[in-house]
Order: sequence, then C-alpha cells, then structure tokens
Amino acid sequence: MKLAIIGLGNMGQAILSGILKNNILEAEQIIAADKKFANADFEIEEKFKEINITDDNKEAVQKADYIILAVKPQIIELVLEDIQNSAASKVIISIAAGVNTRTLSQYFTANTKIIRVMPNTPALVAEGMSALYYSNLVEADERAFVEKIFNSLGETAEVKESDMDAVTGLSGSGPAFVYIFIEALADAGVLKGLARDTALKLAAQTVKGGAEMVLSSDIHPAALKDMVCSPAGTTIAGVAELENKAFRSAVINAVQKAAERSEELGR
Ligand SMILES: NC(=O)C1=CN([C@@H]2O[C@H](COP(=O)(O)OP(=O)(O)OC[C@H]3O[C@@H](n4cnc5c(N)ncnc54)[C@H](OP(=O)(O)O)[C@@H]3O)[C@@H](O)[C@H]2O)C=CC1
Ligand SMILES: O=C(O)[C@@H]1CCC=N1
Repeated sequence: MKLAIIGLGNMGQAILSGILKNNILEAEQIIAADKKFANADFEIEEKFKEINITDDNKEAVQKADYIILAVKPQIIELVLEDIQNSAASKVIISIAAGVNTRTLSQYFTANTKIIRVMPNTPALVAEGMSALYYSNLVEADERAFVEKIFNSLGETAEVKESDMDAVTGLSGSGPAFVYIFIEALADAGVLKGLARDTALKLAAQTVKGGAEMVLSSDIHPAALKDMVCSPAGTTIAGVAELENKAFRSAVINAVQKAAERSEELGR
C-alpha cells in the first residue's frame, strides 16, 4: 500500500507527522509532492528526511494507491488537471475547504473513489478534529485505512457532504478563533499586571481545562458556566460584560461567515 501527499504545507506536514509517529505506514510507503521541499536547499524537518519528496505530482500519484490532496482550494483544479490521467481506480482524499465531490469527480473516471476530510491544525499535537465524508464507491477497508490515518491526528467524525461547510466554519477554522480568545485572555492578564508567559499559560490551560470538562462529562456547558458563577461574585460580573458586548453573537457570526466562505470556495 502506498500513499501520496500532494502539498506539504501546514496540513500536509501535520498528516505526514501523524502517520510516521503512529507507524501507520513506513517512510518508503509514502511519496510527497511539493516543489518547495523537493528542492534540496529548502529546510525540511529531520523526521521527513526519509520520505521520497518529488516536484512531480503525476509521479507521486502514479506510485500510490491513496492520494491526499493538501493544496489550497484556489489551485486544486490545476493539480487535478495535472494528475487526472494518473489517478484511475485510486482513492482520492481531498482536504481542501469548500471543494465538493461534484467538482472533484469531474476530473476522474466514474469509478474513482473520493473522500473529503476537514481536519484542523491541532492535528500537529494529535489533538485534531477531522470530519470525514466518504462517497459511496469507497470500500470498507479503504474507509478503515483513511480513518486510521486521521485517528492518528486526534478525533474523527463521519459527516454528510452537505455538512462540510458548517464543519469547515466550526472545527476547520475554529482553532483560529480559539487562539484569538486565548491571546485576548492573556492580554487582559498582562493588563492587570501578570507576566506575559504566566498570563499565556493561565489562558491556554483555562481553555484546555474547560474543553476537557465539556468532553469528559455529560454536563451542558451552560451548567458548567453556572458552577463558576458565584452569586454577586467575580465571574458573573465578567459574564454580564461578555453578554453586553455580544460575545456569543460574534462567535456565531464568525463560524457562519467562515462556513459561507467555504460555500463560496465550492462554487
Ligand atoms: N490550515 C488549516 O488550518 C487547514 C487547511 N485545510 C485545507 O488544507 C489545504 C492546505 O492548506 P494549508 O496546509 O494550510 O496550505 P499551505 O499553503 O500551508 O500548504 C499547501 C502546500 O502546497 C504547496 N503547493 C502549491 N502549489 C502546488 C502544486 N501545484 N503541487 C503541489 N504542491 C503545491 C504549497 O507550496 P507553496 O507554499 O510554495 O505555494 C504548500 O507547501 C487547503 O485546501 C485548506 O483548505 C483544511 C483544514 C484546516
Ligand atoms: O482558512 C482556510 O481556508 C482553511 C480551511 C479551514 C481552516 N483553514
């Protein structure tokens, strides 16, 4: 079994790291295609040095059974044109935001198996969330293999294709919204006199701990919030300010805008 990864950027590298770290494939079973990294002068992480990296997408596709497309949506059609004649009867896995199976399938024969995945960057620390959509030709063993890859990067969930834009707005883009929240918490700590590194640690661990409480209990987030709010205490004073500044509405709108942009990229 051989895997090609086209595009070794943020997500391509995260996926490659997970596969190697978890021994899902041996280095010699993987071929990556990215001009930048095929150039010997370019800095590449030590752990990727055993991987065959080419600047020829077609060569990578020809040598593989599974192909992960990890290039930007804006250039994916160029890549698809380039590889379409080499991809017959292979499993195509696209992580590109917005690009739907209708667009992808235009480049391949009717029996090409297509999988869409929306991962996120916490995959780099094995805390990713990947949503997977399998088109109906994909066989059980192929699903199992692809699921294994993305399970090595964190959690997975199977979704309908029609949910992919929502997923992209929430868990695909969501890490950026969380980082902004963490940065703002830390800035507030600094404003109140904390050292920057202390403030950042407090902020990040608070978000991590809050997420863990939600994931590991059946308690609704609203009830968990109530447990922090003492009557006439400190927290409810802060909560009132968040409501006053329409924090929830800003978050909801951010996810909605990101999902709409995903829809746009698919047109
Ligand atoms: N970043 C994220 O949080 C997430 C991204 N995605 C999706 O993943 C995909 C990749 O995103 P991301 O990793 O952030 O993007 P990056 O720009 O970091 O990675 C894309 C890589 O592909 C390379 N590349 C450009 N053109 C070609 C080509 N013709 N053939 C092969 N490789 C090429 C780029 O090189 P160069 O830099 O020289 O152009 C770059 O190294 C996107 O479609 C995005 O929607 C999905 C979920 C989360
Ligand atoms: O911003 C983007 O378009 C990509 C897709 C999801 C996260 N990053």
